[in-house]
Amino acid sequence: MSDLVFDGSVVRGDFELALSETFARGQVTVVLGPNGSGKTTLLQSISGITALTRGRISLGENVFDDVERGYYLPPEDRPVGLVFQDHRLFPHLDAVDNVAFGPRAQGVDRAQARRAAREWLRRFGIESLADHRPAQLSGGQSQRVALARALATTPGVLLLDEPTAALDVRTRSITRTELRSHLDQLDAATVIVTHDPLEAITLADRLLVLEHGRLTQAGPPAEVARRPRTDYVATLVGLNLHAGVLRRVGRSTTLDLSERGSLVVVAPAEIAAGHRVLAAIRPSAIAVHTERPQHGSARNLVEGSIESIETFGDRVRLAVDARPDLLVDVTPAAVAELQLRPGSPIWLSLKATDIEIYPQD
Ligand SMILES: Nc1ncnc2c1ncn2[C@@H]1O[C@H](COP(=O)(O)OP(=O)(O)OP(=O)(O)O)[C@@H](O)[C@H]1O
Repeated sequence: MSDLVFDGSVVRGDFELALSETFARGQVTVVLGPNGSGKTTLLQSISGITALTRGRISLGENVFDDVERGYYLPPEDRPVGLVFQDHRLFPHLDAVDNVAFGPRAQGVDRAQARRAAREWLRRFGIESLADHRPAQLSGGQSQRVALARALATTPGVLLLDEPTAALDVRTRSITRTELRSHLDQLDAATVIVTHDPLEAITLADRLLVLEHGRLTQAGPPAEVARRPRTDYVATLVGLNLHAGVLRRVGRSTTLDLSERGSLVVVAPAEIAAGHRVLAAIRPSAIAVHTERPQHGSARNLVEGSIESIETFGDRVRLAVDARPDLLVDVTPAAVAELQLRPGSPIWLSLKATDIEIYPQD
């Protein structure tokens, strides 16, 4: 088995997906992005449902698509396992025959294909459902059959489109954990697309963020979550993100946000003054005061007013109109005690050490 290399573009009307990426064998790459960012287009071009407009896709020596050379391998000849969001099992076949379908199409005889299919069902803990038809399966069961069917052809590439989106919330988290352990044992290059950040973080070895058909961020999930590069990622992971220029005056370092104010920060020594940097701030690191605090060690004090108040689980998130604008997490008790309302004037304090500074490019 080899790495999957995608280097090309797909044009659909006004939209263009352009990407140059290697999807490593044995690794799970999750592609995360908002609606219409090109995630499905990517899966379709790898599987062969959609042809590239320019460039090349290959799995080691096996070329899937090469526009310049006029070469295009049809979907059925690509060693690709595909699991659709809605599973798309063959309704008239039972679970065993659904799983045996791929090996049969590859020329394996019926008895042997069915034996192998039963073994896959056993691995997924659903051997007892072998003679059930799709209509008799729950969402989680049908997801396992779909995965077994995709893996039964021992593909070099496994593609999963929103693998847990069709499941109810409880089944979803169990299925994710299970899915992760199956994927761990796989030697294929796995590509999963989702717009669910939790799914991305649970399943990914590597995360790619697509926005408007372009890659905007890539890296291990923890790194992407800690150091978002775009507003989309920052919002997903619930962080404040500000871009500005680093200034060093004497012993003090500030982040100049031009008309959006400035913040006192602590920046790594290797980032020189004048560099464009990003600042990520956890909403829970910001303290709220109804009057200007007289004491305290926080180097940043910002005056503003509450724009909106929303409840998130056991926290309350305030959107504060200030220089700069900030999202702040407080407890419901603090909202009551400080009598916080939309429109209330407010002071925010923030330690320089609670601002994560990293280069913009
Ligand atoms: N068959 C098509 N013909 C023309 N344009 C298309 C076609 N399919 C998709 N598009 C356009 O391509 C762009 C990318 O769509 P795509 O489905 O790849 O995005 P996505 O990231 O998967 O979105 P979602 O999260 O909503 O599924 C969209 O602007 C869409 O309108």
